[in-house]
Amino acid sequence: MKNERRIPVFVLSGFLGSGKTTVLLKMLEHCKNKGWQPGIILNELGEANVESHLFENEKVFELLNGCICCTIQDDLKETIDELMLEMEEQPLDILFIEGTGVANPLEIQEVLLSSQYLDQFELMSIITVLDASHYLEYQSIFSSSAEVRNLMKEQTVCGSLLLLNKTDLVPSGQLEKIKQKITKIAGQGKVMIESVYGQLDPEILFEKRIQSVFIGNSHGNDHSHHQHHHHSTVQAIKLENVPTLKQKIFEKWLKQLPPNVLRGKGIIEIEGSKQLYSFQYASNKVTFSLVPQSLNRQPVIILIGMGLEENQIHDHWKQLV
Ligand SMILES: Nc1nc2c(ncn2[C@@H]2O[C@H](COP(=O)(O)OP(=O)(O)OP(=O)(O)O)[C@@H](O)[C@H]2O)c(=O)[nH]1
Repeated sequence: MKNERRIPVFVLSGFLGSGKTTVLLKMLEHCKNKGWQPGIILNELGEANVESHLFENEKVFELLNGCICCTIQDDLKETIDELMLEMEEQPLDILFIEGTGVANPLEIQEVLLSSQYLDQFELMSIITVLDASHYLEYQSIFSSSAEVRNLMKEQTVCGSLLLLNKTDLVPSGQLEKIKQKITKIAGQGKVMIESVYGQLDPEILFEKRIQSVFIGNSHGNDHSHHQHHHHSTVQAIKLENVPTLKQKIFEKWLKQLPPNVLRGKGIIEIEGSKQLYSFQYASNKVTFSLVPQSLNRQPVIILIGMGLEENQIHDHWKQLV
């Protein structure tokens, strides 16, 4: 990969909490083994990247508080331009772009395939990570909104590789039904691979699956050629001034949040420990991990969901603190 003129780009797409960052970390591990210098563009909802400690020593460019959607395409271009400038000093071998859980990967594809970047970057694959444990729920008209269903459809259809992740959380016998549903949405012939914590042969992840097609120059500000969905009801709420928390009580508190809170993450102090912890709340599961002592930051909690009512969240928050 090192001697190719264009920088190979892999886009990671997928709904909130499906496992994009987990897969990205696996891909970065592979880059390290191969001696490739990666660049990473991270798009986060919620004004704060609470996962920066996962990318220590990596070249990360952050796009905060967005969904790489039409409104943020200009920001993405700006970030790519900044990255290209830095590449003159420190060349990159490969670029990863992780969209937010509510990004439509087509928007990212459009930017990369525009004449501005086509001779610099080679879009290799859009890897769409799907949460097997929630796929049926998110596609059900009874338990999900049209917005979520449409967004997941877009992500599924646009993916050049579908990674059916979190299969460990799916009761045996249900997996076939989930795969059939996905195939119905994605169409026959799409490559779909099962995974648990993104563990699979890296060769599958790194395969080139997109033939670059020049999209043209004019669309920079012209969005008329395909429908855009503004994921307006998706919100991120940031809770600051977080006191030291009791782990069990916090965990219970997260699980009692209104059901439209689909994702939570952040950095907290846990009673009885002097170190900071990162927490992840996804698929109704909560996990904690110690963050490096070098991370010097204030505790913060980010909650993401559809149509969140700030008052309701703040009332719930008051019950905890
Ligand atoms: N049980 C289980 N948990 C997983 C698996 N893959 C990832 N996770 C966990 O799910 C949580 C969310 O994973 P992430 O990789 O952060 O998901 P993401 O898609 O980047 O999430 P967003 O930040 O919302 O976009 C973390 O706690 C992961 O450790 C899996 O295959 N099985």
